Amino acid sequence: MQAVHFGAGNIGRGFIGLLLSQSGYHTLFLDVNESVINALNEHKEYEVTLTGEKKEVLRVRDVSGINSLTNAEEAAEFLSRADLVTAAVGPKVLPAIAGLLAEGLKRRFQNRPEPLNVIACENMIGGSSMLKEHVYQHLSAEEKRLADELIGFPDAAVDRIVPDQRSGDLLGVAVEPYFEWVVERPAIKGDPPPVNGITYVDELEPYIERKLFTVNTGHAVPAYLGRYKGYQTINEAMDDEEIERVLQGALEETGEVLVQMHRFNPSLHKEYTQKIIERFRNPYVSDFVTRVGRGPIRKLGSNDRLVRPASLYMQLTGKEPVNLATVIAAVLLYENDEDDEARELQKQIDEQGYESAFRHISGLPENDPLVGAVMKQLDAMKKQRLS
Ligand SMILES: NC(=O)C1=CN([C@@H]2O[C@H](COP(=O)(O)OP(=O)(O)OC[C@H]3O[C@@H](n4cnc5c(N)ncnc54)[C@H](O)[C@@H]3O)[C@@H](O)[C@H]2O)C=CC1
Ligand SMILES: O=P(O)(O)OC[C@H]1O[C@](O)(CO)[C@@H](O)[C@@H]1O
Repeated sequence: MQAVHFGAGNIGRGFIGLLLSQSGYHTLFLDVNESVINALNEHKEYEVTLTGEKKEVLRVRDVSGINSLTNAEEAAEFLSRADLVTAAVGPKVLPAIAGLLAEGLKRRFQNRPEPLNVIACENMIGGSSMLKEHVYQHLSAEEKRLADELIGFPDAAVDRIVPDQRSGDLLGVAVEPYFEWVVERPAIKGDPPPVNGITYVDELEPYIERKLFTVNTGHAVPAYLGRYKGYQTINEAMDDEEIERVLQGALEETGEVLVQMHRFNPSLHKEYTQKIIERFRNPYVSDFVTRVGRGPIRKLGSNDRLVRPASLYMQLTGKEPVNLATVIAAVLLYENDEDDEARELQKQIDEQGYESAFRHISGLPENDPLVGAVMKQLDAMKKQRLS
């Protein structure tokens, strides 16, 4: 079986590539990082280390790579013959891979008109659906008809913390042992891809919302408040009692939303939350606060990990989400010259002020009560900074 995976980064190599290899796929990675592609082709294998008190080293064999920027022709050929296509490139990069994927599908319709599934494994709601929209922009009416018939774009939720890699090994990845990969079954074309470790479900929404609004909302707390308080790493931030309090509070707020919306058992949800907080404390996967906080504009989006649960909390409970509002305020104070979105965020704040920039980025209307709740926390934090 041949899988083609876009993005030979942390999740690509440390999670998706590992599971594909363990399920008997040859995995071809498509990436724009020439050094990583060369290393994949030279070694044809790499190591994934499951970190913890006891380390376990797993070998991922039978891999290769193509630079999709400089060798698009060959990449399209492989895509046209693949048994499964996956991606983990980041939400903002999905539009950039759509043209090449569309070219692969066009060739497939000519040469091998069989079902194929394309799974985007990103921290977002509706990643594969968004990729599909971009791919369809490159297809004719007849090609869209064929794609509707043959190509599935099932949405997915992926959970495994794979931090910045500091070993110096270009291919080896250290990851936490825990993982969850949930894929929506109804959108699959043909048989579900036989990947050990995928859980197929009929309805994805509860899983992706639970993951995004617990793991990602939660991780955002030590990232943004950690940066605000001058910490470098998630572990340092997790040792701060005030940050710990906001984290617990923020996950109680998202927990109320999730339990009401998806009827999760409240005590089981509490257990799930506490396990996640323990994962953030894992010293072996502690990351830089700037990596977990990367892309603050995307993270202030209306459907993302902070604004959506905070808005739902206000709608469903009528209460102010004090803790989520505090984290959103910390995002508005987030500065990092090495992050394009952080620079753009501060530019918009300089030009328009905090309130207007926040409304503009989040898409919230002028009189939305969440805007007021965030501004209240922001004022308090600015005063605290001055004192
Ligand atoms: N790191 C983590 O713990 C987790 C990350 N995710 C999600 O997985 C996705 C990837 O994240 P990471 O692996 O951490 O990022 P990463 O930055 O390590 O990997 C992204 C890879 O995509 C490649 N890339 C960029 N543009 C490309 C293009 N046009 N064509 C092909 N490849 C391209 C980059 O060169 C890089 O190798 C993101 O959506 C992230 O939210 C999800 C769960 C956990
Ligand atoms: O990839 P995003 O959306 O920027 O989120 C960042 C973080 O999300 C996590 O997957 C979980 O919090 C981290 O491991 C990762 O660095």
